Amino acid sequence: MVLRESTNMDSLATFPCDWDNVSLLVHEISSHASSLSSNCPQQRINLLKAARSLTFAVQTPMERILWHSWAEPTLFVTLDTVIQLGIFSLLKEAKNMEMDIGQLSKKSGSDPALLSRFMKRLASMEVVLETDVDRYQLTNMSLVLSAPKYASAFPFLRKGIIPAMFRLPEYLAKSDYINPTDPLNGPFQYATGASENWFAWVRMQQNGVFENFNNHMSAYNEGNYGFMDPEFYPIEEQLFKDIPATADSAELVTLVDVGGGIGHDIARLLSRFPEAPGRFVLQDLPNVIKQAREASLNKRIEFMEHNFFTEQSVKGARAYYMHSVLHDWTNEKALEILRCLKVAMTPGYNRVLIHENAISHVNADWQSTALDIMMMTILSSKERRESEWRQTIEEAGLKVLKIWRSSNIASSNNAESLIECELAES
Ligand SMILES: C[S@@+](CC[C@H](N)C(=O)[O-])C[C@H]1O[C@@H](n2cnc3c(N)ncnc32)[C@H](O)[C@@H]1O
Repeated sequence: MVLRESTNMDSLATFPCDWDNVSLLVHEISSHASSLSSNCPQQRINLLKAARSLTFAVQTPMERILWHSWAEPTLFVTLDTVIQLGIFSLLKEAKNMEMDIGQLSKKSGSDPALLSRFMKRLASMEVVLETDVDRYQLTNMSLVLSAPKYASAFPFLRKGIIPAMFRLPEYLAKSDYINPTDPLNGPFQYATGASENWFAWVRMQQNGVFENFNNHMSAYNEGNYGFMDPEFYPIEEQLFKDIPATADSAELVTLVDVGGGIGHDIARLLSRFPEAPGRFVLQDLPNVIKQAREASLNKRIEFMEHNFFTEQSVKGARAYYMHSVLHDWTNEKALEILRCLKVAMTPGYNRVLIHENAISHVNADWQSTALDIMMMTILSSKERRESEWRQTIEEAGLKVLKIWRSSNIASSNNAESLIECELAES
C-alpha cells in the first residue's frame, strides 16, 4: 500500500484506501475465480480474501468507519431481534419461503411498523431478498439462520460476550493497559460485577446463554476439516493401527474427548470412521453432558461427567483429545489440566492431542485474532503462538511429537493446529 502524502484529513478520509492496488486485486480476483472449482476450498478462500482486500482498497476511510461503527453493530442487533421473533423459521415454512410484513408481523406477534424497519435493514445487507414492497424472501444465508445451531451465535454473543467486550477499552484504561491474566478479576468481572470465572458464570445463567454457547461451539467449525480428516491428521496411521483388533479391544479406550462440549467432534470422528477400534468417551461438566445425552449422537459414544481439574479417571487411553480447551485458561491453569491428564498416561503409547490455534508470527488471520480478543475479554486468556504452546507443554512434562496443520484449509483460520504430544522421559 502506498501512503498518500497529504495533511488534509478530509481529503484523505474521502479517497479510496488503496487505489493504487485496485487493478492488481481485480486481476487477482479474476485469476482465482477462473480456477475456482467447487471441490477446491483453498481457491474459494483465496478468492474471498482477494475480494475482501478489494473492498477495503476501494472503500474510503470514511466509508470503512461507517461500515464498522454503523453497519456491523446494527446488523448484529437486527439479526438477533428477528431470530428471537422466529422470522427466518416463519419464512422457511411459507410458500416460496416468502411473506409480506402483514403476515410476518401477525405470525410473530410483532408491530408491523417495527418489523418493516428491521426487514429493510436485512434486505440492505443482502440477508433477505426484497421481492416487492414490504415483501421478503429467504436467501441461503437466512435459511441457515432458521436453524438454532447456527442462529445461536447472536444470542450467545449478546448475552455472554458483548456486554464485557464493549467495556474492554474502559477496563484497559482503568488498569493501565496491562495485559489481563487473572480469570477471576479481569474485563469480564469488571463489566458484569460477576465474581466467578466466565465458565462458572455462564453455567449459572437461566437465560439460555449456556445452551446458546454449546450450540455455537458445535457450529462454528462446520465446513473445516475435522482433526480426524486425513488432510489434517492421519488418525488411522497415528492412532488406530496400534489398537489390537481382538475381542479385548472392546475394553480399550481409543479416545477421550476431554471438555468435548456436546460431542460434535467425537460424533464426527465416528461418522467418518464407523469401524474405528476401541471405545470413545466424551467428558465434560454435568450440565453439558446432560445436553449431549439429549442430542441423539452415535451410540458408541460413552458419556462421562468429569472435571478436568481432577485426576483423569480413564487410564491408558490411546489419546486424550482437547479442542479449544486450553486456550480458555491462563498458563497456570493450563498446566494444572495437563498434569491431571499425565497421571493417566504411560510413556511411549498414550498421546495428548491439543487442537488449538497456533497464531502465526506474521500474517495472522482475522478469525484467530478475533478469538484472541474474545479470550482476553471473557477469560483473561489468549490464543497462543507456536513457541508459547511448546513452552507450556514442555513445562507440564509432555513432549511435542509433531504440530499438524490442516492442509488446504477451508476456513479463514490459518492457525488451526493439532499438537500431538506424549509423556516426556523423566
Ligand atoms: C470452548 S469449549 C470447547 C468445547 C469443545 N471441545 C469444542 O471444541 O467445541 C470448552 C469446554 O470446556 C468445558 N469445561 C470448562 N470447565 C471445565 C472443567 N472444569 N471440566 C471439564 N470441562 C470443562 C466447557 O463446558 C466447554 O464444553
